[in-house]
Amino acid sequence: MSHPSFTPPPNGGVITLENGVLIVPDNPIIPFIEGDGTGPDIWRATVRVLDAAVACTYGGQRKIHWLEVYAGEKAFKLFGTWLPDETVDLCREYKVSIKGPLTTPIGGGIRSLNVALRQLLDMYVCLRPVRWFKGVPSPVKNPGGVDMVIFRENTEDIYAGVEFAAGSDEVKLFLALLKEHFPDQFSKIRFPESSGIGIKPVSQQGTERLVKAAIDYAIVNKRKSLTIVHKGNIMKFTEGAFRLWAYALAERDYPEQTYSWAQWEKTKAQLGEAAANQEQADALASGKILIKDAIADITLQQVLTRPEEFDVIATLNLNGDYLSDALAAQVGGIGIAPGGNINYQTGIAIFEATHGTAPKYANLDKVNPGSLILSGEMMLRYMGWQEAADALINAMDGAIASKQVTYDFARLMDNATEVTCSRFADKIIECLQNAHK
Ligand SMILES: NC(=O)C1=CN([C@@H]2O[C@H](COP(=O)(O)OP(=O)(O)OC[C@H]3O[C@@H](n4cnc5c(N)ncnc54)[C@H](OP(=O)(O)O)[C@@H]3O)[C@@H](O)[C@H]2O)C=CC1
Ligand SMILES: O=C(O)CCC(=O)C(=O)O
Ligand SMILES: [Mg+2]
Repeated sequence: MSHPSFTPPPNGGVITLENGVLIVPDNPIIPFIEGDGTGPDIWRATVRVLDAAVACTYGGQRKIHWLEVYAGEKAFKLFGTWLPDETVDLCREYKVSIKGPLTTPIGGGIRSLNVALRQLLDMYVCLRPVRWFKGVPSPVKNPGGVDMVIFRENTEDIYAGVEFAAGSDEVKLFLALLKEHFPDQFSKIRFPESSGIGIKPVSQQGTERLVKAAIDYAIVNKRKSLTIVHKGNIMKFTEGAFRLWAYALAERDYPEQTYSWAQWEKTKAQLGEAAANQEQADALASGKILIKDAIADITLQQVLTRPEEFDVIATLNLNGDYLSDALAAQVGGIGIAPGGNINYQTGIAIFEATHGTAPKYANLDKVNPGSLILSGEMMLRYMGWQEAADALINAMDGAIASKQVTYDFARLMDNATEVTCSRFADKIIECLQNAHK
């Protein structure tokens, strides 16, 4: 099999990071991965919308120079490898990229390429904002109450991939070591002979960099609270430690900007509940961000029943995965749920939809391209191209208001006309062009 060979677009420039600030030329080269399943459908729609947003906003002054890089089925067909090293290298070199979804087989076969990219490029934040667009159908009474931003830890937890298959030599060795060195813990395994084993690493460093990013975001965007979501009552030294490290970080590094439930508890213990309540009220009145926590299971109920109480959320990898799909449903579904994987220290970021490849709809020009388009919007904002990002959001509002929408919205919206994926993109582009006439 041949190896991928890449010729960078001739007139493109390179995004760099200088003193922690992303420097974006007017002609940045941006790698893209089409993705599997419906990936090519939504990518074709997305690239047209992003180009139109940039062209309408900046005239000819700014232009993205796209560079296709390969992963997933397309890479395997062309080069006999699912994730060529070159793809990872180019995403690292050009710093900002965008991708369609990639297939992961269940229960065997290759490990997730999506997770591999996050780990190889150490993109420790999976940033998933969840907000409602006016007119989008929703199963809840007040979808406008949902305006949350999830910071999902992206490199640790059970996603680290430390797993041993039941019956394998590896699991036998692992269990023998466990039995020898940790007999108490070994005795808690109900059926050792037929168990598969997964290991869940969660570190202080990993927690702190994630929570720092979430607090910084809350400060810059003037958000009111940060909820640490965890299952620390059961997994004490991983999820419970995540909670403790998160509170400690806020208290140690952000005493002027935050007030936490941990501080409230301390004051209550020393001075009583009334004093603690007064302290919290004063802190919030002065504009401090409230740092609080919630256990993961009740969170899934409360984001439904009292969404206004949730703002920025910091959580571990698996909780964040569940929570982001559940929250997407509240604001119209996974067809409109964007995301970005980001390392704020190196500047490296890959933007991608929250959903997967939806294989049953592949090549039908049917699914909603909204999630990938809005991931592109996040990318433009990350690059500092706010004007184009704002124009895109307005155009998305306009396209939804036209009620010419893809099947997922049309099946729930009154008096809507179902249009194809590409036609929905056309509608957004029309709105962009009309706004700039
Ligand atoms: N980051 C990534 O690349 C991700 C990859 N995956 C991978 O994707 C594959 C399929 O996973 P699966 O669990 O089926 O989840 P998917 O998210 O791919 O699809 C589940 C359902 O969500 C709805 N949906 C998904 N995308 C859209 C869209 N663009 N517009 C409208 N509706 C949409 C469809 O619902 P309906 O049937 O109601 O129409 C679809 O059947 C797996 O291999 C999985 O590992 C999964 C998640 C993320
Ligand atoms: O990589 C996968 O197949 C699943 C990833 C996923 O569900 C997510 O990123 O939300
Ligand atoms: Mg997921």
